[in-house]
Amino acid sequence: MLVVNIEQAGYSEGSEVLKDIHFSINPGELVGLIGPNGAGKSTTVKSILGILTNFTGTVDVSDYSYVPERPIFYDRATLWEHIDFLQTILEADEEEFRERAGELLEIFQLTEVIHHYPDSFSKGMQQKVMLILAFLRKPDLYIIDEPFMGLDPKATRILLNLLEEEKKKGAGILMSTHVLDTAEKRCDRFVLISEGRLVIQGSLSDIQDKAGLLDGSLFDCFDKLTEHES
Ligand SMILES: Nc1ncnc2c1ncn2[C@@H]1O[C@H](COP(=O)(O)OP(=O)(O)OP(=O)(O)O)[C@@H](O)[C@H]1O
Repeated sequence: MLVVNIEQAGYSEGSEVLKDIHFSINPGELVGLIGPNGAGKSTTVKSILGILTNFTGTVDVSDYSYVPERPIFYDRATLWEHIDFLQTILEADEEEFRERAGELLEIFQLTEVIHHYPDSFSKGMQQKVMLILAFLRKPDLYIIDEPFMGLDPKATRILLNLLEEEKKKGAGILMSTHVLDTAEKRCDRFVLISEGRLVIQGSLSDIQDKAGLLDGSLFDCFDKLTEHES
């Protein structure tokens, strides 16, 4: 589903932001990409998306939907036009696609604004639109950058439930986040990055073992494993 082998990556010739980052995601797995500010999470995601010019390594990736932290829309298209356009480019069955779109709009409470421009929406509403468009693609893999920042508690719960459904259908999910208590409850595995290096990857119990904190929270383990840096 996703096999990442980054030997080194950066933003310009000679600048090395990441070194030796290797991990993979299997079908049905939700993997949390975690690390402090500036650790290299977004740079890892950009490496996977293939948009870095200075990159050495390999990335094998299935068909994916990417949900960026900062939403991007066509400025002269309404919410419904975005959905319609996606259906056209995917050549998806119109009736099935519209039905699923209707359900997602309903659960994210955006039905009343389908003829409005997403550029005029609040941050959380914009994020919901990006998520709806990602779910409508039905990809094998979701790459989601910091999904919880703009979402209210109800929308967060809806998102987590939808991700759970996608996992059951066999999708893989890579989610970068700072919200460690939610990540701890929901992710199957974690990839912990610090200063552009892979500190550890594995399940919560693997990480607790490595940190020497058998009942430690993800936050405490994270703190312990990166403490020499602060
Ligand atoms: N466009 C860019 N050009 C040059 N350097 C960059 C660029 N974007 C990020 N960096 C550098 O790469 C390093 C890793 O940044 P990155 O954005 O990957 O961190 P992050 O883990 O996503 O952080 P945060 O949690 O704050 O979003 C930082 O030192 C940052 O200054």
